[in-house]
Amino acid sequence: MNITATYTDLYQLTMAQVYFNTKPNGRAVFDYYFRHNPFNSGYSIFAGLEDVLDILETLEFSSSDIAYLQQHGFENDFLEYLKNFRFKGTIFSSKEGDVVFPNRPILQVEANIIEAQIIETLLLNILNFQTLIATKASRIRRSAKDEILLDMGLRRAHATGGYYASRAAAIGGFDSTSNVKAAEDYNIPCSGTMAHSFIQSYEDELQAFRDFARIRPKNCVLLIDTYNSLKSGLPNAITVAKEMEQRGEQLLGVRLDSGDLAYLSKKTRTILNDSNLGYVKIVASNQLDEYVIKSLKEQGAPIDIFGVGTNLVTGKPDAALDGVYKLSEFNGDPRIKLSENISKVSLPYKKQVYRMLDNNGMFYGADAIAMFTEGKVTKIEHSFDATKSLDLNTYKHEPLLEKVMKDGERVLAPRTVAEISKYSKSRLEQLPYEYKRFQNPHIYKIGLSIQLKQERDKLVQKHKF
Ligand SMILES: Nc1ncnc2c1ncn2[C@@H]1O[C@H](COP(=O)(O)OP(=O)(O)OP(=O)(O)O)[C@@H](O)[C@H]1O
Ligand SMILES: O=P(O)(O)OC[C@H]1O[C@H](OP(=O)(O)OP(=O)(O)O)[C@H](O)[C@@H]1O
Ligand SMILES: O=C(O)c1cccnc1
Repeated sequence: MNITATYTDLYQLTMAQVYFNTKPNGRAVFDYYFRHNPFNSGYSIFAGLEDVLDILETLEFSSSDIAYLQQHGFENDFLEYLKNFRFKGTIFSSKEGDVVFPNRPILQVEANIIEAQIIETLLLNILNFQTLIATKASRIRRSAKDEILLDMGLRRAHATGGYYASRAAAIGGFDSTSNVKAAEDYNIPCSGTMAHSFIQSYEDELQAFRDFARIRPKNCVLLIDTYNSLKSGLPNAITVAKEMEQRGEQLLGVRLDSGDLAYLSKKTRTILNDSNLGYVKIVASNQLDEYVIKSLKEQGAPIDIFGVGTNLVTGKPDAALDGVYKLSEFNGDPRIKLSENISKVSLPYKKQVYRMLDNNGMFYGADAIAMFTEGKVTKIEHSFDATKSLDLNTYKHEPLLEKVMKDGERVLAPRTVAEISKYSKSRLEQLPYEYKRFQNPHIYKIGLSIQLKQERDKLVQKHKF
């Protein structure tokens, strides 16, 4: 997608003009984090990082962007600056695909304040959306167990968001997508079946299946519910499967898209097996989500491939991830944002986050947030409840934020969607089951080092009214 630097909110540019006039060399540290896991999930899957880095490496204002901004009354010397704008900051980040939790920095931007401010909106836009969808996909993957998952959502996505949704779905565990553009750009396996219109365009369903199978025999899946799944679609598909066998080909599958998917898939499996077509797979679609798939599995539905669209790519029922970008340091001095709601008070200073691992390499269930410059953290406390603390001496500490960009250039090789997805899967395996269950998942602990907490409290006192 061609994104230029006006992919931002006007207020970022308005503030940037003022920084330009008053503190053009200010250095800022901003933290990206979110406050709640979506879907009542016990965890989230961090996604979108590679896209953000790709965009930042080449981000600029086009000449038409500059002409447009002139209409907003920005001063000429600032517009001159924008003509040569490039992001030259440094970014520390969690690995894309990692299992992440609320209220701990996931990514940190250190840059000139003008640059850091201008990129805020695009960074939030991409990370919030992809993390939302990757988390949804990961939940659907958990329900589907080892069966194949196909993303079919582009048509129901929020416009071009469907492009990033397909990428995030692959990171969260989907095997393939029907979205040709996303598949092409991100090297995601691309697959699909056929629509009802194809069958409707024929007088006769059997002839429709025949033509399709003859012309596109590879990975051929026939949609059997246009008229009647068991009385028409399935018998016609069996006829075509037998004809394919005569030609030395194999029908890949049949797709059910309506009705009781448990009942129909069981009947379909029995009839296919009785026709010596045990190899023909059953694909199911129709408003699936993690709960329907879980229920279908519990009912013993012999479905091999689940096609999921709307509920995946729109992140239903949660419209957005509430990720934020907060200033934590300016010119080396700590900065804080206070709030009536104590859980919304931000954390000052540049920080590192450590994950606690037990002797088996499993996540213990706590991340520690510490000052970046701190050495080993031996104890963490709950952000506001000092009676809740944890001694960390017995755990292995894994630092989570790594430098991914320096002076506007990547310092690590880009990772493919397949690599990120594999990494995400391995990280989820390290997360104990209690955090992954759908109902009332265990709450993962996020604690502050004693030093960070003291520094935070000093600033709270300083700014308190
Ligand atoms: N056995 C089942 N157990 C639980 N949920 C199911 C089962 N079979 C289907 N579903 C789900 O129930 C919902 C049925 O929706 P709906 O009533 O719109 O479908 P339909 O009437 O069969 O299809 P259509 O309107 O497309 O002809 C879908 O979300 C579907 O995935
Ligand atoms: O239900 P979702 O999870 O969103 O999955 C995508 C849906 O989109 C298609 O239907 P549509 O009616 O758009 O077209 P069709 O004629 O190909 O069935 C497909 O058949 C699925 O039912
Ligand atoms: O390939 C399919 O079957 C498909 C793709 C997109 C939407 N619905 C179905």
